[in-house]
Amino acid sequence: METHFDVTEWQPTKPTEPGEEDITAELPTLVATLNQQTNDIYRHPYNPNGWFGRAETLMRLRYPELAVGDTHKAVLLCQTLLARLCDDRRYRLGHCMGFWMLDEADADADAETHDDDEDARRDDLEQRLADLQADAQRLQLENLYHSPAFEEGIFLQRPYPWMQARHRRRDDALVAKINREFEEAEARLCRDSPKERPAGQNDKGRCCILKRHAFGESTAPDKDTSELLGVFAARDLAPETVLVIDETQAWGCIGPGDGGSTANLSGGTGCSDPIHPNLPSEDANSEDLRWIRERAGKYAAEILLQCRFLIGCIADKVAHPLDHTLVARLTPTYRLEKVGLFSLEHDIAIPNECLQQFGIDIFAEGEYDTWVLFTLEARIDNNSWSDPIHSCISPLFSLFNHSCEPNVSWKIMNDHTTMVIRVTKDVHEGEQLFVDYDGFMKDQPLQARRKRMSKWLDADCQCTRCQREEAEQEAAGRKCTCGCGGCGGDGGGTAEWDVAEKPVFPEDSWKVRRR
Ligand SMILES: C[S@@+](CC[C@H](N)C(=O)[O-])C[C@H]1O[C@@H](n2cnc3c(N)ncnc32)[C@H](O)[C@@H]1O
Repeated sequence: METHFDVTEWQPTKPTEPGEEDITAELPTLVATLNQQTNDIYRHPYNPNGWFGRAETLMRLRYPELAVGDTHKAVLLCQTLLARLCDDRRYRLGHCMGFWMLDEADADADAETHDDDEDARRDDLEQRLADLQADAQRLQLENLYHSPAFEEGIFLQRPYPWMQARHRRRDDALVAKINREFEEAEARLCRDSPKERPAGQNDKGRCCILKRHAFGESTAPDKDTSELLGVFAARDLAPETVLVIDETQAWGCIGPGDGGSTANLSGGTGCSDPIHPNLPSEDANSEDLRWIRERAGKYAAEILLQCRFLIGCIADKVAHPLDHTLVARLTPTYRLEKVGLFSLEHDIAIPNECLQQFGIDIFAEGEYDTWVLFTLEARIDNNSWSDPIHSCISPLFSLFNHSCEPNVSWKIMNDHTTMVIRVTKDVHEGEQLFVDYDGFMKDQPLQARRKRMSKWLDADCQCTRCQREEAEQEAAGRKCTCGCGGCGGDGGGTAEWDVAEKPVFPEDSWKVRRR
């Protein structure tokens, strides 16, 4: 799509189903068709046929979420074109539906001299558009499962093979920029919060530094550890030292909605704090996002968070949303087995309407294509923190790795968006600074912690505590036999009668909900 890609890089997002057709032989043709259709869309973005054609190819290539995204655009275009045609019969559609023409002659003609042929052509066009709309909606439903309130489909978060090389890695310039942000945040702390960082503390030099190879450099040729970043102590640090106060512009909240309503459309109660989803400082006319809160109900926090990222990219006029420094710094986790749900309304319709509200032409501006929205979402998913009513990305906090015996704590301030990050133990220069991603798990055994951490990690937690406990269990000969990898032979408690291999039902493989 964005770049031509090698078929060996193809990773479908549709979970494999029993009896699925093998499309390996067809792949080169499908990829070539996809590239051709994308070029056609760039040339004629308002032609719904183009979007529908590409949706069919994306479905064959097993990208259900992207097929739904393209059918959504085909339907929107059909609806707009049909509405205009029905509204005023003097309008004619130009080449590939790319422009409108007003038939002045028809405007002057009286009813008797009206051109019957022209009427027939119009009826034919209307019928073709209505048929196309119905076909697009049918294809959409083939990729979705119905829920009571909105339509959902299943998919696996994956890196898309056409993503440009610069969007797959964080280059040294970005790492240097984030290091400057740490320095600026520390300087701000000294200047604005003398209680947290008493005068003279900064004379000792900065506290944190972002580095590559956070868990060590691997010698394995197929393993690039340089992409694993982590925050390290730049000098000796005493307990209670505040490292940074991390402020953000990217957050979401489930209340209040239109008219200040805090009642939640989907059953819960919205947040009573008046700051969300619009801060009083925000221009209520141009940035009114309360409609998102009304539409998304209890899911609004995550959707608003994603929309704020998109709005930030538009406001900062970046060439591509994945270039934005707030987006580019976030690393996703593509867990092999984690099947999630995507929603037509929440992941496609609302973000696209938000883009339109902020002036993006969602048909012509390819850098905001559906795959970009899903790529952004994968990054946000892996880096946001949330409570039942808020969801937020703290730009510096998102660089800290997890440990089950952390040396740093984090606390959210009353505005729900600012985070205080503080050292909790004596730390020596050069040591990595770790936070705890889930404080509720600290008293749990290795197995339970690993299970929980799999939300963020695509392999076992590499922290010192997990490694120590694993080694202790192995030394005691209590090796895990249940397959969980971490129970030490007793945590899973697999009963003797329960050792037979269990059947895997489709519903079991779908049980991991994304939201
Ligand atoms: C919030 S980010 C932290 C910064 C990240 N290391 C980076 O390079 O941007 C979370 C990701 O860091 C990695 N990570 C964090 N803690 C880890 C741990 N204890 N063991 C292994 N990987 C960890 C995982 O890849 C995880 O998805």
